[in-house]
Amino acid sequence: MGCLSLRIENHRQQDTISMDKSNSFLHSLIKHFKFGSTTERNNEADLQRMASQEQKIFSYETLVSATKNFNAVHKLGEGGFGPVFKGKLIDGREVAVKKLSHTSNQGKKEFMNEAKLLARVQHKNVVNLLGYCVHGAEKLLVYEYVPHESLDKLLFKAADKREQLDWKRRFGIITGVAKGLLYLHEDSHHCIIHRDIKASNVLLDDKWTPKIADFGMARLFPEDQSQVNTRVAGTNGYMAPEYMMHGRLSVKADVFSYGVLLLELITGQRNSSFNLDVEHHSLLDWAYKMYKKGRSLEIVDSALASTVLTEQVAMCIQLALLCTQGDPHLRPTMRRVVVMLSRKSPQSHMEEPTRPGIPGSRYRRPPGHSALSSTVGSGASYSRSFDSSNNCTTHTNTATGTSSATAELDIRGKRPMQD
Ligand SMILES: Nc1ncnc2c1ncn2[C@@H]1O[C@H](COP(=O)(O)OP(=O)(O)OP(=O)(O)O)[C@@H](O)[C@H]1O
Repeated sequence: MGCLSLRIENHRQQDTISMDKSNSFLHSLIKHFKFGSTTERNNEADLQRMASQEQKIFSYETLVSATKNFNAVHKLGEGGFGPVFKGKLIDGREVAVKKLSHTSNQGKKEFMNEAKLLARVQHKNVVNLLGYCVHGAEKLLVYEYVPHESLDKLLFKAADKREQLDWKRRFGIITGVAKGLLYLHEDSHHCIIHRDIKASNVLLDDKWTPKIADFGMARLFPEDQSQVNTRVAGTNGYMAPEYMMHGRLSVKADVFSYGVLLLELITGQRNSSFNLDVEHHSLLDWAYKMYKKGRSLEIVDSALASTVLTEQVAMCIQLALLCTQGDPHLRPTMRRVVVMLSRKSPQSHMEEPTRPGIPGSRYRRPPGHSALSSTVGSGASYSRSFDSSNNCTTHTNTATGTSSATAELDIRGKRPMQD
């Protein structure tokens, strides 16, 4: 391995370790991941680039002391990687420390993925990665602490908590996430597809500015392709149908998830556990039917009653329905979303949405309802059933008779990354 130009955080000696140690850190990190194949050697090259991009390395002792030995009192939550702890560095900075769980092989891959990707991005609406730590079997990522934590913690809680998110703040979140995604898709060095946009992956700072977080599933996208076939990874309830059923990944998969998030922000309802209306399978279905009846404003969260701007919210509902169209070609790009959100007269020149696609659901159907038929894209009809014996979802294209089984779900309805 060649010489690495690491900038160690020299004014904060206690928080970081010396240049020699960081070089040996990288050697041991690379050794740990046993890079051997071409892909792995590419990973090594990525790692060197990442190191030269001035990311910082924290000593384990620093993080132990910052989190009071990863005390349960400081636990912020637990995601696919393992637990996340709040910590305070001796210079006073507050951090969130993500600790990779020992048992997760999947997690190691995602850990490297998140570290490499975040090292390349910098945007007001993307969370700031401060550094990394590898200590024996322990692997940790260190982020800026984002004071209001994740959107789901406010949005899906009691009305008094939700009220903190008035319409102005929600609209700020809607536009901020759109700008963050536009940056990832079009304006950063590479096209990055996040693949796991959802309320728990949007953090809110002290000014309620949204920051897109959790890049464990994200994927760099080849510049010369608009779509690649890939194994499915993401969270059910947010995944675009063409991606979930056939692994067809494009930036439009993020647009779909963004549309689901938008409807969740407007209604205060979680799509994956939608049960407000027995007649409708999902939040999207309900929103579309109300829209078609000219009653779309009735889906707006009651906690927004006194703050909502009706023209703006009506435009956002139409936009959410466009983003969640079954056919990815009918969904707008994030650039177009940002343009539509910035218009003075909101609903001018907006396309008319057709029925939205059906995102994955993590819930098993009751007996007698084991298959759900839906129309996706240009007329192909699919049935989806949940196979409880192997925790696997099977998708059948009823036109061609082909079927595909996709990966196991974890308890949060999440599919791990497999390639
Ligand atoms: N930088 C941060 N600042 C403040 N809170 C954070 C930060 N990062 C994570 N958290 C909190 O920790 C929780 C767990 O985060 P993590 O990203 O690991 O998982 P998740 O998004 O909840 O789930 P999953 O991994 O399944 O997507 C989040 O819900 C959030 O509340």
